[in-house]
Amino acid sequence: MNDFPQSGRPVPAWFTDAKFGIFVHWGAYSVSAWAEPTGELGVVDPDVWFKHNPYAEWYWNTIRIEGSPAQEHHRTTHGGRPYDEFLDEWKAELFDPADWVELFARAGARYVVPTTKHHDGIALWDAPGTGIRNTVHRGPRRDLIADLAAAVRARDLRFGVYYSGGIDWYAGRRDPVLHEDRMDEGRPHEAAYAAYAHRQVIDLIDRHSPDVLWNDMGWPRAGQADLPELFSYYYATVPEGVVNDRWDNAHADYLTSEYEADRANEWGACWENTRGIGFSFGYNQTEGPEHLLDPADAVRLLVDVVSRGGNLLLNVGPKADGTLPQEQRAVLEGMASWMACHSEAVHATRPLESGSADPHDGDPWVRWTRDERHIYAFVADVPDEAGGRVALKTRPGLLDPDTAERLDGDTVKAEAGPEGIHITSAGLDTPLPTAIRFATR
Ligand SMILES: CC(=O)NC[C@H]1N[C@@H](C)[C@@H](O)[C@@H](O)[C@@H]1O
Repeated sequence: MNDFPQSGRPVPAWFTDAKFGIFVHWGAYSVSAWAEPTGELGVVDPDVWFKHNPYAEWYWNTIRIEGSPAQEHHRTTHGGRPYDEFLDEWKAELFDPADWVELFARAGARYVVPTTKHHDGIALWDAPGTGIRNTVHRGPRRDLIADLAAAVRARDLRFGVYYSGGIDWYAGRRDPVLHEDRMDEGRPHEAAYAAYAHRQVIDLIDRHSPDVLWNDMGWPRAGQADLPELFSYYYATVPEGVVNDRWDNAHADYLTSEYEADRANEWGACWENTRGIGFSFGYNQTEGPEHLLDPADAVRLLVDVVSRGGNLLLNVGPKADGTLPQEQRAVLEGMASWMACHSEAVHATRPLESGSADPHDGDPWVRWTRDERHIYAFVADVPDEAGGRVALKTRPGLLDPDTAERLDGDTVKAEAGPEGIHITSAGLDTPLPTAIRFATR
């Protein structure tokens, strides 16, 4: 159990043990499925970001920015027609939640968090106050959240909900967001919207008892005073539930970072980094292999985050028909084949005490995790000329070289060296990390 100054509430062990979750951004924006693959949040110049937004789920905002390439694309490809029409075009005819969840589980995910209502205000369930503007009455004509929740829980994974409380371009405010410094101008703060959003989150709690409440972009000012009661209701309904940190500092069980943004939140005993497999959360048809993580990148991201005490919430952006893009499936399949023999070095582990063993970037790449009985060294990119030999810098006596074992079953030789442990093993020159297990002394 871990305490955080923010909420002072112990974070349930299931969350800190889970290590890996799957985010699902799926909406009417999956029909347009278009954004410029500009780059990562936190890396792209903020002055460029909104006009050239790489987030395909921001399509309705980006097409309203004068002179944006997305606006030109919308004009030439969709005749400039109303965004709302994409809801009716969205059919989800091939949506097979059990297929998704089986892949997520094999990849090592322990929780799944779908968007229930993103910034466009379109609900993926029969949300109170939305009339027919939801996927039950239009487009898919299906309660996509209930169907996914059932599949997730049938596979014994935890189910969370993403809700865009801070931005709603339909029920809230229509003005396009032009710059992060003016984000608040695009956010609804009125009492009517606050009541609308509050009622919808309560409805999600009542229907699904979600294990994670993942709110985004803050909470309307007129509703801030009611949040303590909402959280009390949530925890009474879901005693092992966790609440993220995006409620305008009202409350947080854990902190989040996104791509390279808010990396200062990556501290303490549990936090969560989220990103897409490419530069977007919603499916973006313009992304090519050069924009996407490959399986080794995704595994290294997961291992690095876990080695520092975090969870990774990796996003998939399904197509409008309900299939997962093949290039995104391939990444999860690659993670699944790696996870088949590496799960024990990831799930339910904790970081090593600081100073006991050094992570290393470059050649070789080294990260560490531990559980009660073992310490795991992850090694990658061992230069060929080293002949598979690598020196692991550890506190003297930390590891027993005689207990070294590679989790993939290949042979490894280990001996005590002046700075810790020397290991010799073949096949460590790949970008995909290999874990070597040592018994703790
Ligand atoms: C740092 C931040 O507030 N990001 C908001 C961002 N969150 C992502 C998970 C996606 O839902 C984006 O579309 C959303 O704008």
